[in-house]
Amino acid sequence: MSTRKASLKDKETNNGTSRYVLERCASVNECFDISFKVMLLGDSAVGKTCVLVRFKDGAFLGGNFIATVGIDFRNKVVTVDNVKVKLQIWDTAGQERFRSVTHAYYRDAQALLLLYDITSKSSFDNIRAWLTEIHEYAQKDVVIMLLGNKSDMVAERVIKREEGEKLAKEYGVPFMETSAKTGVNVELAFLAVAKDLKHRAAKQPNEPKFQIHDYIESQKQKSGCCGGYM
Ligand SMILES: Nc1nc2c(ncn2[C@@H]2O[C@H](COP(=O)(O)OP(=O)(O)OP(=O)(O)O)[C@@H](O)[C@H]2O)c(=O)[nH]1
Repeated sequence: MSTRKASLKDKETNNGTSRYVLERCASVNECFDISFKVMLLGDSAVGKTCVLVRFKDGAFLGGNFIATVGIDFRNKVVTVDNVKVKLQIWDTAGQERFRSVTHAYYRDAQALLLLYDITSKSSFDNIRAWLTEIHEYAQKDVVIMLLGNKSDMVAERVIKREEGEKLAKEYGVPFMETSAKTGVNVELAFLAVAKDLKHRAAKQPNEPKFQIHDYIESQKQKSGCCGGYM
């Protein structure tokens, strides 16, 4: 069991002045200033667990597919603009029979990463049904991101990148193709969500809204043509 402690920490704010924030520690290695719940959703076998393991541990879970039973979570602390953001990431079971279990968790989530598999047409076709569920069960202002996973499986691809982009545009959500195997865009997806949530939480009334689409595009461009953010 983790012990929690709280300490006052001097932090530099954006305008250079100093303020005290309450830094909390879930464990010795896991201190944070602010915490958010993120859920991974999508059909069974699209790669939700693998994307989470890639982000958390930097590894790929190859080999035999073991479906998630019910729901599980892992924490990761990332630093956004000098603020330590803890993401509590819930990995849900994609199988239909666990749907009623996962519905109960929707309302607590501040962000949802919705995945399909670029080699599975049915997983892409089901995205609309997932979005209907999200609108039914999740908070109204939840951050949603669409991810087309397994982008490394070039020969088996059945869903074009443009199809993913079009669907995301229709629903007004950001989109990326990811690969849990190579790691492409996995960190960017979680960091973009963390930045958006942190900006919402710390936003001053006269401050402009964080533009998650622009941030993703700028990060993609940073790596140029061949660096992986595509
Ligand atoms: N090539 C490739 N294989 C992947 C990738 N992501 C996941 N896989 C494979 O796809 C299978 C399913 O991955 P999981 O992460 O267990 O899928 P899931 O969405 O969590 O499935 P449920 O727990 O049933 O909801 C596994 O055999 C993985 O090794 C990827 O990016 N590229």
